[in-house]
Amino acid sequence: MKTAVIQFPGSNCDADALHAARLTLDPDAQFVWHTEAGLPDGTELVFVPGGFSYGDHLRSGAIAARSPIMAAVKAHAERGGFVLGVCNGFQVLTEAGLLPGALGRNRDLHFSCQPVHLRVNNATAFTSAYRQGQTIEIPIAHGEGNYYADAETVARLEGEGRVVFRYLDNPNGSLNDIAGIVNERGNVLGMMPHPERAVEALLGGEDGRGVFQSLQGALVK
Ligand SMILES: NC(=O)CC[C@H](N)C(=O)O
Repeated sequence: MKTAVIQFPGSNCDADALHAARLTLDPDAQFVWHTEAGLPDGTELVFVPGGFSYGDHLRSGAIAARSPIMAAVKAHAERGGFVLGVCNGFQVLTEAGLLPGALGRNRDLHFSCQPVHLRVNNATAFTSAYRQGQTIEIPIAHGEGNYYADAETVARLEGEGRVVFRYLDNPNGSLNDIAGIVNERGNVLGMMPHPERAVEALLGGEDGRGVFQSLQGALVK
């Protein structure tokens, strides 16, 4: 699956994202700098990685969401192309309006860097390689992972089965223990935990690999 990893000033999980993509999905995965107007021809997956784009100035993800490349990412999503936003990437996708809700400061106002346990909803293109209800362990590293949306939006996400990952041990105060969601069409996933940091035993675990394995067989709708 041809993959583009977007880089903003302050991205710091971009190398991890590229490594995971090359290992699991596309040996030729490449970086795309945020000032580019377009994605490489034939891009199937856009990976928006974690970090502190623009130093989290204003709100995390707020400035990156207005980068030139994001118009191309939106057009890609509108065509049914896959978009995966991890951590700051999730924050960028909410700020860009590609996913509903917002990520606020963690409940205890501390940056959390630790493994967490997640329950997987496998009914999406990003999670079909997992068993329904499977518990996985992957790391988080964020200060602003506290998912919030109005009651109507949360009810919709729940009713439409769009909560993809849920914390078993909620580390940040997220509503309904939400760790990751998809858009209505199911081709855009945002999640706070880092699957790209758990794709091989050397990294301490392989539970994140299922996200990439699921995409291997996924077709653009
Ligand atoms: N690792 C990350 O992507 C960090 C995300 C974000 N800047 C935060 O601390 O919430």
